[in-house]
Amino acid sequence: MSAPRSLRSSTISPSRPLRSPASAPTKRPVTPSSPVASSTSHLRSSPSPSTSSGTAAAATKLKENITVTIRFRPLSPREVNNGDEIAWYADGDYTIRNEYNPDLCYAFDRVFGPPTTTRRVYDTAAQQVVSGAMSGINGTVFAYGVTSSGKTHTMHGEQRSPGIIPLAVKDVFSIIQETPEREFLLRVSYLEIYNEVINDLLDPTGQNLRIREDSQGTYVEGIKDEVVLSPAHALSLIASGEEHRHVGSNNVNLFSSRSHTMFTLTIESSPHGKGDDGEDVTLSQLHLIDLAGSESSKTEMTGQRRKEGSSINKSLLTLGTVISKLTDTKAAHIPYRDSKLTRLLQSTLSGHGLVSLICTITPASSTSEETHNTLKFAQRCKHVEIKASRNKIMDEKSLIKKYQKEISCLQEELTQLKHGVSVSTSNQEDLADRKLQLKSVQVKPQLRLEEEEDEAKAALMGRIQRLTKLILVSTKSSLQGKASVKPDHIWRHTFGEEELAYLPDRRRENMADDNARSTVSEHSREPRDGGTSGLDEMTKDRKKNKTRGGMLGWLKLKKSDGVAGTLLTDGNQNSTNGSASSSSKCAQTKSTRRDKAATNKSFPERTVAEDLFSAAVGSGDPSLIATTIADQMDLLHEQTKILVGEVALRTSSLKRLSEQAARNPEDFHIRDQMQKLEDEISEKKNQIRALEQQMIESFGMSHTTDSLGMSQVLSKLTTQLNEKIFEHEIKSADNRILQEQLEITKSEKAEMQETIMLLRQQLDSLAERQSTYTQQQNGADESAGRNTHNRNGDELSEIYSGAGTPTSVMSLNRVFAQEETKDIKNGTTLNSQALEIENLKKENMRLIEEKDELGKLNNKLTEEASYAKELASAAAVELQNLAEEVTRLCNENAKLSK
Ligand SMILES: Nc1ncnc2c1ncn2[C@@H]1O[C@H](COP(=O)(O)OP(=O)(O)OP(=O)(O)O)[C@@H](O)[C@H]1O
Repeated sequence: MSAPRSLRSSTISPSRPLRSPASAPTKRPVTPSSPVASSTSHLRSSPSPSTSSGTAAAATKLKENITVTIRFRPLSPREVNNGDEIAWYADGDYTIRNEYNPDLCYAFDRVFGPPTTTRRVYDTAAQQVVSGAMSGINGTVFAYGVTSSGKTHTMHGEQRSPGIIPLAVKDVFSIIQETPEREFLLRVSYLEIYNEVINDLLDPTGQNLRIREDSQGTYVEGIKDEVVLSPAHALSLIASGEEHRHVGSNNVNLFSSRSHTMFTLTIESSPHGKGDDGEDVTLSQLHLIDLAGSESSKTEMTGQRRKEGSSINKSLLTLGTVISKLTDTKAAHIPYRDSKLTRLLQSTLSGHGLVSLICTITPASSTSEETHNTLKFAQRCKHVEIKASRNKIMDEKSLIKKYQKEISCLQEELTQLKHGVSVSTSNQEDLADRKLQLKSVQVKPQLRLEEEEDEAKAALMGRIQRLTKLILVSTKSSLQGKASVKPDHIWRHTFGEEELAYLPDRRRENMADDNARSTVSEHSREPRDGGTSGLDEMTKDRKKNKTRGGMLGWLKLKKSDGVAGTLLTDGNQNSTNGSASSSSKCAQTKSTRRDKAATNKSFPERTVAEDLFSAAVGSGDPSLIATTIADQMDLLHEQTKILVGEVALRTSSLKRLSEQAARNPEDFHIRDQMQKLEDEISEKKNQIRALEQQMIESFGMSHTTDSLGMSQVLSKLTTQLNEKIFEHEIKSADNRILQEQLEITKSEKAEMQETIMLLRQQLDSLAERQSTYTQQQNGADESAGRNTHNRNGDELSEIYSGAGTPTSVMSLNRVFAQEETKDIKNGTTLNSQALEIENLKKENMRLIEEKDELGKLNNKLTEEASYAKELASAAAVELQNLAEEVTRLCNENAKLSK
């Protein structure tokens, strides 16, 4: 291969007589020394993803120019009717010449005459950019030209003649298939620039998005970047995006694009089967751009169309200016920011990656001037230099690495979980925390822990399965030696010829043979080491599964389990079977759940998902079944999305055909095509309805199992709640009793205090009385002494006056006796009062002691009451928590039900 060299386009002298382009197909044979061969050789020198030497070669930046090709379209019926003549024609494969001015002639990397197929245009102008992107070099292919010159025809194509975009998508998946030593992650985004506003075509809510800039270049903030799993999936996304693109009619094109569109495929790849140690992770972007056509004064426009046209022209003018400045070594400032288009293309135009410009033109004399302008633009572009280099990305920025790491962590956890050993990864920590929490609340029965472990295993497997599905790997990778195949890389999503066959034009016929060979080899291969671990079993299952042809085969297997229905491997086949008997299949699933043995029989070829399903059935754990059904719902949803995309694809083809039919009412072939498309659309709509029905039925199942799982959790929680309520009631009753005791003691205490008061009063009054009495007694003693003395004196004087008489002696004796009795009486009273005082004092002491004891009892009761109160409030908090948990679960249940 010759060394890369830039081809400078230039006006050249005509070397041959004028010819009508339609009748003058290109004659010069393509030789290695031809400009296009040497010009594109640099693309071929870009690294093949499969060779390490390629990597080294790619590390050196290659200085080249944009590849510029010109594509003629035939004169349109309108132009023919208008009497248009041929103004420009392809003079050989590399030259374009003006019919009226033979000196006016331009050379490009390639010029395609009107009869050239898009497939050929793709092979020459786009294929190298696509394979470059697959090896980590950014690439851009864009179509430029006046309105109705054939840009959309070239980029999107039609049912019978797919454009660059579908061909590139197909090629990308073919390259993955042919690169077994690497694994890939693909994402697509699709946007339009309409009236200088960026809209997300994959997400109708993404309107007026902003362009941002980081160290990697410019990007659109918030755009939907969807991971794609198959060509059909990617194409369905494009087709549904096309439905949102702004299209309108003008006098020259019934379906004129009113916006620029940019379809971006983000490709990440890493060595296959190397686990975490692979440094060789690449990320590149392939932009496929269909520009809106520049509109001249001849294009009739009014109102909205005029506004759109001026916006289109302005951005194309800015593109032209940017290109001019890029080729002008003296230019200090490049006005990328003057339009959204140039801003988005900044990194592309400033030379970071491969660029292929396809200029579409019409030979018609009525647009000769516009065509000339296009050629001048193309010539300027040819002078723009690019430096293609292979992007390598840091591990942490790579989504594929992130997924790979997560998958291997999850697999490790799963293995550890199976062996009952705890590992210190975040998820395992969560699990351990959960277990500890549960254990701390109460010691659970072994059964419950086992159930939780099963749940954790199923959750891990579900996550692994979902992540694995996203990483694409060739079916050929399984042909590698046993030793090189790690179990954790065997589950990667693979796809086969079925998906690649989606597109009508099948170039890579040898792929089918390769796939068939790989399938046969897999069948004949011995089990790896006869191990019986779960991973090994899954590996075997996976190997068997591959005979069904990758992801779509996997989806078909799901169909056989009656939950997932149709599959869209080939846009036209296979789909009816699934939709026809959805309900019976669903019934089959239900019976499957009842009978595990029957399940195993009805799944001779098992899948990871089906293992999950069976595991769930086997364990009888509704939450596991619910997880699996959620996966199945995902799949049904995915299939529906693909079908919707296919309907959109066919609807847009139908639109274009109807336009052609309007121009060529006699063309029965077009009518046949339209009829066929209409049939296909209605068939696919039926399939969508069937899938929706299946989803409803699966949802019913999911709902039942979800509800079952939730109701089990709810009943567990309700039991716990009841236990707590009971505990709380007991504590409340204790509390009440303690309160009553406290009240009784309080009233006793009050009574006692009253008694004490009373006794004190009595004591006081007694003491008073005693002192009064003592005073009285003293006074009485004195007066009594005096009276007695007086009376005694009187009596004595009386007695003595009658002295000597016996009566007087007797009276005297009586007085003495009386006095003696009085003294005795007084003494007795005093003694009894002292005794009473003594007793009262004793009683007082006793009461004081009793009061102290009651005080102590009172304190004790108060303490107990406050403890009971604390217990009651703790129980109330627990109750509240439980009530919240129950509410949360009820809400979740309601959400799941919805
Ligand atoms: N190479 C071709 N062979 C046959 N028909 C073609 C070719 N190129 C374009 N056409 C037809 O010409 C018409 C206009 O093409 P198309 O819509 O692709 O133009 P466009 O450049 O995208 O226009 P606009 O900028 O207005 O969107 C279509 O009917 C298309 O089928």
